[in-house]
Amino acid sequence: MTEVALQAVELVRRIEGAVSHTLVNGIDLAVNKGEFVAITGPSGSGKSSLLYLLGLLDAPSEGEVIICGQPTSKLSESDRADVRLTKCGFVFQFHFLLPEFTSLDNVLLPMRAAGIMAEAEMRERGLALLDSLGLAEHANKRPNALSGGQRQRVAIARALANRPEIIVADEPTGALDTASTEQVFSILRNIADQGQTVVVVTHDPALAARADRRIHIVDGKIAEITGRGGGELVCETVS
Ligand SMILES: Nc1ncnc2c1ncn2[C@@H]1O[C@H](COP(=O)(O)OP(=O)(O)OP(=O)(O)O)[C@@H](O)[C@H]1O
Repeated sequence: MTEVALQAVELVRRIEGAVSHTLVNGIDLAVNKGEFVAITGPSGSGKSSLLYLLGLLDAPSEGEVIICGQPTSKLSESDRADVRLTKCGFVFQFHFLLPEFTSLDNVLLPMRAAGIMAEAEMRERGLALLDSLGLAEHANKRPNALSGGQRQRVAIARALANRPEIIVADEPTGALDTASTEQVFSILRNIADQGQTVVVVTHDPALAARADRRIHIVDGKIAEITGRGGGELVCETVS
């Protein structure tokens, strides 16, 4: 049976000010466990704003984000932070690794913050993650000794550290060369194929093409959904 990992219900994000601005304007979306979804759309259409709501990095003005069956809109800030830490992993366009930390120590950060595993277990997991991403020999290097693609792979290892249900990535290949872009595509695809849920904002049609579904956003609303459902190519235009 299909299991929903992430759900948005009538999601709205408004910025109030002298002129109020609606960044996300009534989005309903359900993402299945193990699904790879790409969010596409023109610049300024609200893709990142939507992604931040889905990853609990921002709170909606209206509506609900449900993560693994748990509604989050009424959680306290500290409970939201706990859900974010344990259920969501983040990859951004720029890696945001701590420059004074080695690759391994960067990967250990979310595990240390969650405080669930013993030190030896965390180190073993951190090294295994780095190894799985082809970075075994770079575990003790700092970010400035790594290439852009290697840094982004460390950032992906960090995102996977707490075995999150959902990986949220905002333009993860936006700052990478072609070869590193291809590696990151394959890694994200594999993550979804192994059962974690991946939601990626991208301008890159080649990355979007690897996704199971593409959600096209215009003016903060879903304009079109394309992808494969039950083996059939489906295309739904939303008015
Ligand atoms: N905190 C904020 N206050 C005011 N306006 C904002 C804020 N955050 C985003 N915006 C504006 O809301 C709109 C949507 O931004 P968002 O970053 O979500 O778009 P995007 O589709 O991800 O764009 P891009 O592809 O260029 O990254 C943009 O016009 C942006 O300038």
